[in-house]
Amino acid sequence: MLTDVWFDHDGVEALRGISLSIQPAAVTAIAGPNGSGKSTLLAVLAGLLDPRSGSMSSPAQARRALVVQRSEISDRMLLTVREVVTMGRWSAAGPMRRLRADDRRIIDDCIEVVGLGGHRNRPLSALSGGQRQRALLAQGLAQRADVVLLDEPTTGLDATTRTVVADVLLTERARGATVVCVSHDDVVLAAADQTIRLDAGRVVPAGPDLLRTHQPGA
Ligand SMILES: Nc1ncnc2c1ncn2[C@@H]1O[C@H](COP(=O)(O)OP(=O)(O)OP(=O)(O)O)[C@@H](O)[C@H]1O
Repeated sequence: MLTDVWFDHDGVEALRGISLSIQPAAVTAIAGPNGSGKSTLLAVLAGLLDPRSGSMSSPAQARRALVVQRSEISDRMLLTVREVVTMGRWSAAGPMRRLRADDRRIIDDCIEVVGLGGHRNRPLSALSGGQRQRALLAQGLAQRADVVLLDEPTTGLDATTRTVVADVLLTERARGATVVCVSHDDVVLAAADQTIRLDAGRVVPAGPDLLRTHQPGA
């Protein structure tokens, strides 16, 4: 739940009095034009940015995973797909990063789910943009977080893979995760239980076609 949250990037106003509640164990899409504040809002929800004013409440122990856009990482990343996804298990593995059989199974499952089974030992630098995006998604999934935050995870993906990503969001919801996904993609928006639209740093009031309530078991 956010209440009257304001944020500026060195004086550039990005969020202007955002108040909203995120449905738990549901998929919430955040949509809106370029520059409307979507990525900034996601970073606030991830705890990476502190609002200038306003408040945010969430269960203190909630584990959050953020899946960033592939443009946020270097094109020359030499880590392999498996190494990148393994990083998603580090917090669960503890300070010595000692992976158990269960961790390794989760890592392999997540690589398969995003369709990168044949690329697990290749460096990200050798992958296409869409494949890199899927590796980042797998890293987020591997965290088995309570709250999964994704920034435009289907950008640059083909139609089939966009559907795979939408299905992954629903699988995360079925696991009980709260999913928040910035997206312009109709496939993601159709999968969402709730869509929050931003414009110029403000929430656009929802009309009846924008707010759908998830019926458990539906
Ligand atoms: N690091 C930054 N420094 C200065 N201004 C920034 C920075 N990041 C974002 N902004 C500004 O904050 C506002 C919101 O940006 P934000 O990236 O959150 O929008 P967005 O809706 O995610 O955009 P897009 O759809 O293009 O990704 C914009 O006016 C943008 O120019």
